[in-house]
Amino acid sequence: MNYQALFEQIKKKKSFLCVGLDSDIKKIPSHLLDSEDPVFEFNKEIVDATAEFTVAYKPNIAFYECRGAQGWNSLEKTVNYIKEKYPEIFLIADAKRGDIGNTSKMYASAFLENMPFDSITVAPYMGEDSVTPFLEYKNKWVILLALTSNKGAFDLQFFQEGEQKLFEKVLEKSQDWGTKENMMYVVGATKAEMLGDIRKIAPDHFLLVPGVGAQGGSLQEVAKYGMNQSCGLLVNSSRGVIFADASENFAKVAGEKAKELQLEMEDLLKEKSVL
Ligand SMILES: O=C(O)c1cc(=O)[nH]c(=O)n1[C@@H]1O[C@H](COP(=O)(O)O)[C@@H](O)[C@H]1O
Repeated sequence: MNYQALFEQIKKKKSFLCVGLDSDIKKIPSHLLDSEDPVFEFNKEIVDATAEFTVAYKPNIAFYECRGAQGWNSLEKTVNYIKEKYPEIFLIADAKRGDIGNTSKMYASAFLENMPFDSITVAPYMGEDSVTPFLEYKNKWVILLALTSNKGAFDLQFFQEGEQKLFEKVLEKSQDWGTKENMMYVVGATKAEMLGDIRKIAPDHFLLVPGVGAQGGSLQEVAKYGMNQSCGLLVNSSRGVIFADASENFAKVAGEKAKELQLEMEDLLKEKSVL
């Protein structure tokens, strides 16, 4: 999917919501556990209930690979289902990969070729040759970790040399490797006040912003500091949507949560004159 198609979808759905499919088998409603593939059944119902309000889905690969071959099977079925039924929706493999070039090439093939993901999250610290193999696929994206939402972000990402912090260096240097058409950055919603500075370095790039909902980040603050004229944001919520209810009504409640976020996003898009 290209930049323009993503922006068109945002305008059409009046939403920049990404629903995180962090489908922990220990948390899914018990009535699904008797089915052949409980995680796939759970995801299917969540997707059908939320697709109308959502422009992206982000399965976090950890929740699948921890279950071995069965988990990979649930993941493949889930992404194939989404691509077939909702081809306009942007698919993010939250895998946080990155290795020597030879190995990154294999990771890229796994997610961008053998599975129909549009994008993959990548860690930047092994540098250019660890990232560029993911950029070799037309209309596919790297989503590079810049400033993460967790407490540990302060351990390394704020390391400063001269005027520049390490995450700022990541934002600047990586613009030699990819463009706003094939690279996004992860910026945690818990650090929304930093988005103004980030926009000075990367004014036009899309940002994937996790941390709204369970981690307490504010959607209003994210939009205030981070939204640009093409919206430029994909805001993720995982647990806050998919595990909002543990009963047989789980999908309906997830749909209601997604709609609440979409309505808030619609107001913010209007306020910023994007719509
Ligand atoms: O790359 C990510 O998506 C990510 C980066 C980051 O800085 N913080 C962060 O929470 N995430 C992911 O975003 C999701 C957040 O989930 P919730 O806190 O349940 O909404 C998880 O899949 C995290 O792994």
